[in-house]
Amino acid sequence: MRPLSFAVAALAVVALVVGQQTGAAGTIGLGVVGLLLAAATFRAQTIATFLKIFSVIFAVEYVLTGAAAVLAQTGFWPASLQALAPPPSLPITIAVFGLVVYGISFVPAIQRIARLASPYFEAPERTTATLWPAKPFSIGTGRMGVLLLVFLVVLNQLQVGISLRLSFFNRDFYNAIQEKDAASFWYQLIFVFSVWAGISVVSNLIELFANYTLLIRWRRWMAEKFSAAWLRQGTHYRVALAGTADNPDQRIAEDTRAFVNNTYNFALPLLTQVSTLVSFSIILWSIPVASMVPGTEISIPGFIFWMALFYSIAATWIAHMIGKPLISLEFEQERREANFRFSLARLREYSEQIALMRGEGAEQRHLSERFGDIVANFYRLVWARLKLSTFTYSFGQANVVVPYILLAPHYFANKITLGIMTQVASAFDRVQTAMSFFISSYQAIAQYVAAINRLTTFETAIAQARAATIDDKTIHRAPADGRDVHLAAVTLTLPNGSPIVRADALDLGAARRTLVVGPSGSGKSTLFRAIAGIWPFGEGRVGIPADADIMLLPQRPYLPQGTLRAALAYPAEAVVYSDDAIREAMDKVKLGHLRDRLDEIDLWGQRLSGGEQQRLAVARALLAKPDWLFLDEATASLDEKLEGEIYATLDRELPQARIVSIGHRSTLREMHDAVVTMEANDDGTFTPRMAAKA
Ligand SMILES: Nc1ncnc2c1ncn2[C@@H]1O[C@H](COP(=O)(O)OP(=O)(O)OP(=O)(O)O)[C@@H](O)[C@H]1O
Repeated sequence: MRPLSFAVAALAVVALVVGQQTGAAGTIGLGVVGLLLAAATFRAQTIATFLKIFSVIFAVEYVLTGAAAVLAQTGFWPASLQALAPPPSLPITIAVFGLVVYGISFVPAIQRIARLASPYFEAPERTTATLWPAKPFSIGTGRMGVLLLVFLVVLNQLQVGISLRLSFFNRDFYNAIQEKDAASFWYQLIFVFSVWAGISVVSNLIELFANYTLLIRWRRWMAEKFSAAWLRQGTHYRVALAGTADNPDQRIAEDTRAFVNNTYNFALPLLTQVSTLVSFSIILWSIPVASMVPGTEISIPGFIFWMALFYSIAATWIAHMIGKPLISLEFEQERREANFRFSLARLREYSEQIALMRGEGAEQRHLSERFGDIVANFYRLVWARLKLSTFTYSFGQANVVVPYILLAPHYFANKITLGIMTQVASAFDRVQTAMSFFISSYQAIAQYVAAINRLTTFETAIAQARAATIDDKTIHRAPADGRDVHLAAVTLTLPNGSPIVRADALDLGAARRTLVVGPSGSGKSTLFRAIAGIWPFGEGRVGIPADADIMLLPQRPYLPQGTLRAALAYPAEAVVYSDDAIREAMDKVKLGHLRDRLDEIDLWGQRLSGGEQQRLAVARALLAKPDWLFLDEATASLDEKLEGEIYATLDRELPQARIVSIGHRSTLREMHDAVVTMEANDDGTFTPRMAAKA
């Protein structure tokens, strides 16, 4: 950025000197805004990357077009390229854009967008890209994004130039019609219109392709980033426990898409619209229709321009006032839609239980309520949209005739030609379209703001969940001094802060097999969760032997979608274990009848019986051979005889492993060497105490 800001400053100084000597006000103006731009570019080193990209583009464009303008001013510009010499107004406009980018970097709403958007453009990971006809090449993900964005911005600006050129075609074409000049009519059509219209079509196609490429790459990166952060070290579980971000699935799938699409669909069209606004304003400004202040002799310069500007500003302001409530309504609508989807997904997941309990009626009522929520908000949304649309439709209709009404007196007084009248009408239309960009995209803006809010709160929820694990006032899981799992001064609380378990000092692992018993609800599972490092509420220290491989089997094991082989290997990849090893483990847990169905894809979580699922989880432990195995009522669905056999198998197959079980059956005591009992305290909490084996 620094060398660039020096280049901008150098050009600005040259422009000032040249302007001073030639007395050209435009060139002096070029120098003055250039100095401001140099300062802004210098300071822009600290702004978010996403905005910095625009800053650099405008600074570079200022230097290029500004240098050309100064050369033209000093007579060094080649005569053959005279038609292409930029007027000082072009670099001045570009410099204003640069200043605007720096200015908006202080607006909180823009800062939030830039903070969400920037990480992609900074991503260092390598990716492959193809630029036909060249071979695929490797490039940094962020760099690729920057290149695509820069390309698209420049292309968009060129397109504004093309539409400007076409507006002059418009003028000459209608003048040819008015003057019945057939030769000029055909010349304009064949040599001007066809060429520029062709270029416009091709550039639009290229833009479309580059645009889609950027959007899908960006979205993929964002979705991966969010899901990785959400999945890391049980964060998803803690976020759900804390209840700080509802429907994370929607945030990852839908909101990243809405954010990426909308950021692009606002940033670039906004740029296009502002460029259009400026360039067509110049046309409007130069229309030779003087208008007098009523009752005086004072004429208003740029009358048509001012009319277009005030008309559009007033309309934008009115639309904003009418459309404001849409933002919160859209946010609410998305939330309710996600809740409805979530209820449907749960219904599908618990289909069997619901069918067994004949819960369909209750489910139907629940779904109707959820949909009722959607409908209630929807009517409010429709009403708000109707109000806004009443205004935007009327405004759109009025726009067709307003410029003609303004110009008609001048046309009928023969002060302007038909060509000028149509050119002004189209320029007026462009200016007011640019100004009313916000009106036409108000609904999209509302959805955009809602997506930004949801992504920001999701990010915060993830950060809080992660911070909770390193906070002092939390349960620390650290390498233990010895080989045992050790709890020191641990208090486990519920999410609302009320304590449920107090463990001043507890050593697990003194015996090879330990059984944890206690009343239902005394916090046994919560104790296991704390040892596994996923329970964030409470404080104290849980020491875990360094490098210990810990596995925890819950009462209801999770079976992923896919093959039986994948379910057995989970969370390792299916290829990690040989067929023989997997089949051997299956035999040992008495799942031999499934040994030929390893590669069958099914909803195994619904297909297998509860006991089979629990044995499958034990087979996982046999394959993974952990150092510590925690079983949380992990064999409760088996009959006592089978449970005994499974424990005997674990004992035999994992002789090195420490086993800690939670269980209610008295028969389990025989299979363990020590017992920890959850003893009730006076304050309603429970304390796990090592008891002599009964
Ligand atoms: N996410 C949660 N939010 C609020 N309370 C919770 C949450 N998880 C557990 N609890 C409460 O914590 C207490 C201990 O639960 P826990 O599952 O640890 O008991 P347990 O001893 O394993 O019970 P059981 O023998 O019935 O399985 C219970 O009162 C339970 O309702």
